[in-house]
Amino acid sequence: MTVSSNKMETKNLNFFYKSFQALYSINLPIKRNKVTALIGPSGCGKSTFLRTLNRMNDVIEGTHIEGEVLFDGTNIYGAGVDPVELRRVIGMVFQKPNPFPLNIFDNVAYGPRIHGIRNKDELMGIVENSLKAAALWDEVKDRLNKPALGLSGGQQQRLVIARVLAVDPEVILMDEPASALDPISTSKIEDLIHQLKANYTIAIVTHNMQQAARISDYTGFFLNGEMIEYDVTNRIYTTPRDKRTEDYITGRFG
Ligand SMILES: Nc1ncnc2c1ncn2[C@@H]1O[C@H](COP(=O)(O)OP(=O)(O)OP(=O)(O)O)[C@@H](O)[C@H]1O
Repeated sequence: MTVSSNKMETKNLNFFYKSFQALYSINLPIKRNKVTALIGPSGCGKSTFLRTLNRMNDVIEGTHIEGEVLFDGTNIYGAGVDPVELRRVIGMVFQKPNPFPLNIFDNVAYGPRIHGIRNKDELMGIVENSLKAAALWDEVKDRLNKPALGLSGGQQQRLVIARVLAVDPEVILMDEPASALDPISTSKIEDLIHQLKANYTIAIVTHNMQQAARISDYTGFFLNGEMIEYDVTNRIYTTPRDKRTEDYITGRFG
């Protein structure tokens, strides 16, 4: 059996907040072990789209979708899919770092404990590996019992990424993960994203086009709820096919 290069894929995806349609017939692949960037002006539907990929919009009253979101070929909106388990496999990182008001260790151990892991050594192994994978271990290994909220913003964001990694996801969705951070922390997150794609599939919303160009393999350009163009990132930035993409990436609007 050949494994599809699409880890995820949306098919004719429409999305509604009550009667307001926020997404129009989106067909977008999320390639396995690649970084896919979603770009476009404010309000074009990037975050809404990202949240459809792990059913995060389900919790907003009055929303509904049409079409399909495939994960390894299975529709995540189909009968029998458990949204809680789905959000473990397809984890999410938000714009503002949101560690729990717990110590560093307990933040990372939180998910594994919920999934029933109680053995101290096993938890320690998971915490260490997750913090290493999130490029934070060296900075925090001597203060795992200190409050997570005492970390810098950039460290908090890497801690949140470690928390996501601790439950062994396959896809990581990131909604402007570096936009609240200083340039040095931003560059650490970008380096981290680059490392993570060896083991995970990543989709990222960003306002920062230089960032999208630096870190992504594929880019989808959104405008007014439609996906105007999708291609390998280099092509989007050098020879876009649609005039609207060109106008956006050359800074004519947005
Ligand atoms: N909870 C909500 N209820 C109703 N409408 C919403 C809700 N969230 C978003 N919208 C609307 O859906 C559209 C798309 O919003 P979305 O946040 O997905 O865009 P975006 O491209 O991520 O914008 P930004 O870059 O500013 O975050 C906008 O018109 C927005 O006002």
